[in-house]
Amino acid sequence: MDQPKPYRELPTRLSHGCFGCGSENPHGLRMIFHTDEKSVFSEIVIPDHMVGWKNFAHGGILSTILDEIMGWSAIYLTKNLVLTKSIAVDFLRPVPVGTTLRAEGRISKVRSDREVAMEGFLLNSNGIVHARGKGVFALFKIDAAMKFGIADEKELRELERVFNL
Ligand SMILES: CCCCCCCCCCCC(=O)SCCNC(=O)CCNC(=O)[C@H](O)C(C)(C)COP(=O)(O)OP(=O)(O)OC[C@H]1O[C@@H](n2cnc3c(N)ncnc32)[C@H](O)[C@@H]1OP(=O)(O)O
Repeated sequence: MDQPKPYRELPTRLSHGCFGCGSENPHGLRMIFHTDEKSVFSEIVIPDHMVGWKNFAHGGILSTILDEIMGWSAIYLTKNLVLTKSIAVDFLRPVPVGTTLRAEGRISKVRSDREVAMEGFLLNSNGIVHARGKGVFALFKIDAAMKFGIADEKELRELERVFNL
C-alpha cells in the first residue's frame, strides 16, 4: 500500500512573471515549493547563466532564492501576504552552478500581526549549509494588500482561495 507523502506541493504555479517563481519568466528560477507544515522548501538547480565568479553562483542569485523561500514560507505558514522589509545573507561556502540545492524557510519569530522574522537556508545534497538568510517580512491581510497595490484584486482573490488566507 502507498504510504502518504510526508510533504505536499504548494499551489504556487501561478502564471506570472516573477523572477523567482513565475512560470511565465523564461529567464527566471521557476521555483516550486513543498511543505511539511513546519517549513517550506524547494529543490533548485541554478542555471549556468547565473554564474558569478568562476563556476560559482552569483551571490545576488543566492540572496534572491533565500528571499523567495522565506517569502513563500511566510505566506504559507502565517496565512498572510507579504512584502520583504529587509534581508541579510551569510555566504558560508561557494555554490557551483548546475548542482542541486535545497532552499528551506521557516518562521523565526512572529513579531506582531503585521511583521514576521524568517530564516532561510541553502543546503547542498549532503545537507551542508552554503548560505543562510534572515529576513523581516511585512504581513498583509487581503484588504490591506489591496490598499497597498501588492497585486490586483483578481490575483489576490486567487491567492486567498488557494492558500486559505
Ligand atoms: C502577491 C503576493 C506575491 C507572492 C510573492 C512571494 C514571494 C516573496 C519573495 C519576494 C518578495 C519581495 O521581493 S517584495 C519586494 C521588495 N520589498 C518591497 O518592495 C517592500 C517595499 N517597502 C514598502 O512597501 C514599505 O516599506 C512597507 C509597506 C513594508 C512599510 O511601509 P511604511 O510606509 O513604512 O509603513 P508605515 O509608515 O508603518 O505605515 C504606513 C501606512 O501603511 C499601513 N501599514 C503598514 N504596514 C501594514 C501592514 N503590514 N498591514 C496593513 N497596513 C499596514 C499603516 O497602518 C499606515 O497606514 P495609515 O496610517 O497611513 O492609514
